[in-house]
Order: sequence, then C-alpha cells, then structure tokens
Amino acid sequence: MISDKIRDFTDSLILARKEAEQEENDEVLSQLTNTHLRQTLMDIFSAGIDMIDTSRITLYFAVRYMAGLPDIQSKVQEEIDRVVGKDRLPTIKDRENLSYTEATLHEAMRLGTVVPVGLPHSTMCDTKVGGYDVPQDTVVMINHWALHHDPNYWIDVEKFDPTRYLDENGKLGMKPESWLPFSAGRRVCLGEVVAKPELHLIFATIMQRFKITLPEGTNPELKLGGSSSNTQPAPFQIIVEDRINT
Ligand code: HEM
Repeated sequence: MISDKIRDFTDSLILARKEAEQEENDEVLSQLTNTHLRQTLMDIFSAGIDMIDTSRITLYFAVRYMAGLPDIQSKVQEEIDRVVGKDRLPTIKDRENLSYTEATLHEAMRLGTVVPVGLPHSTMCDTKVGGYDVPQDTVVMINHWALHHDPNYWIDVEKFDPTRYLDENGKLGMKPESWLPFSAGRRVCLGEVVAKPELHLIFATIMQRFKITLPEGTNPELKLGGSSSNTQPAPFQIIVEDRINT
C-alpha cells in the first residue's frame, strides 16, 4: 500500500499503524494490534450490514410506508423530479436540495425505529435521571421506541408526517428533541454519517425510478414484525412500476 493512496477504511487503519511504528509511538501501537484491526472492521461490517441489518430494514420501512401513502410518495417524487429530473440519477450532492425526501426517511425511521432499544451501557458513577436515582454500575439502555412514540413530544403521534422535520422554508430544520434513531453521546452510532447519505441516495433513486403501490385489497396500514431487538415491517407485497421509461 502506498501511503498517499488510501482506498478504504482498512488502508487507513494499516497506515495509522505504520505511522505509529515509524514514530515508535508505543501507546498508539498498543491500540492498533491485529486484534484491534480485525475487531474494528468486524464492528463496521456487522453493525452496518449483518448483525441487525439496520440500513436494509430502514429502506423496507420507507418503501412500505410509501406504498401505503401515495400522496406522500407523490410529494417525494415531485421534489426529485424538480431537483434531479429524470435524465440522470440522484447524487450525494443533491441531498441538501431534497429536504422533503430526507424528512420522509426521518419519519420512516421514527415510526419504524429499527433499533427499538439501544445497546446496553453501564453507569460509571451514582447519578440521577428524570428524578430517579441510578447507582454506579447499573446496566442502562435507551428506549428509542418510547422516545419516538411519546405523545408529549409528537403531535398526532401515529401520523406519518414528514413536515415535522421541515422549517418554514421547507428545508430540514433542527432535529426534534425526541428523534434519536442513532442514539447520542460518546457511544452514538458510529455509522450515522455513512447511513444517512447512503440511505438518502438509495431511497431517492428508488423514488425517482419507480412508482410503488400495494396490491388491490391490501390494508394500507403498516403492520409491525421483528423482535424486541430489531423492529421490521411484517412481510409485505408491493407492485413496482417504472416511472422513467413509460
Ligand atoms: C439506519 C441505520 C442505522 C441505525 C438506525 C443505527 C442505530 C444504532 C444504534 C441505536 C446504536 C447504539 C448506540 C448506543 O450504544 O447508544 C448503534 C451503534 C453502532 N452502530 Fe449503528 N445504526 C445504523 C447504521 C449503522 C451503519 C451503516 C454502521 C456501520 C457502517 C453502524 C455502526 C455502528 C457501530 C460500530 C455501533 C457501536 C458504536 C459504539 O458502541 O461505540 N451503524 N447504531
């Protein structure tokens, strides 16, 4: 590997170790052993793709919601047609001009909440949360599902409404206080910065190219499946029609 030709995350880790070797920095080297490198790469691949399949299931939710909500799907498609058109594919750069599309994804993440209860953490000292005493060494987990379905924070809580995330100019506004699909703080999802643009790009591309509907007679309401560690839409069928070549 040549140091100025970094192809991916693995190269960056190997380069960091080579630099630490050259600088004889034992402290850094002790944190970049083969085991660290292997486990870091496993974390990235398994958390993002395999283990809980967060991004794939988020897209399932978004597609299933669109199939049952034709008015919202049309608004997403109007925005994409206006900003991107039909002659080229959406790119990452279009994201800032596709706020309604992004807000629609945010709403699918809220109502779907792929990770309903976060990973276990442990308190490092005695503390107080919401008036409750929590002693040191207590296992604590964030209930993302409850945050996303709390009627004290969300008007008409079960309604799918992308405008919750938009400001008066139709741009993505401040993140609502109770929207936390990626968690927060020091152990926030490491993949948030990858997942958000990636999901936006894929969702925008699907919406640009296809009209998605439900087979006749299907209840438009989304039924939930999955488990306590991972929410999914119950298995569903959709009809996919080409919007570009028709
Ligand atoms: C829609 C997609 C995703 C959602 C909703 C999501 C959500 C979460 C949540 C709730 C956590 C637990 C945070 C905590 O402990 O408080 C987490 C952790 C993590 N996620 Fe994601 N994630 C997504 C995609 C990804 C992707 C694509 C990757 C990797 C490329 C990834 C890598 C990780 C890693 C490494 C952790 C552990 C972080 C740590 O413990 O320090 N995630 N994620």
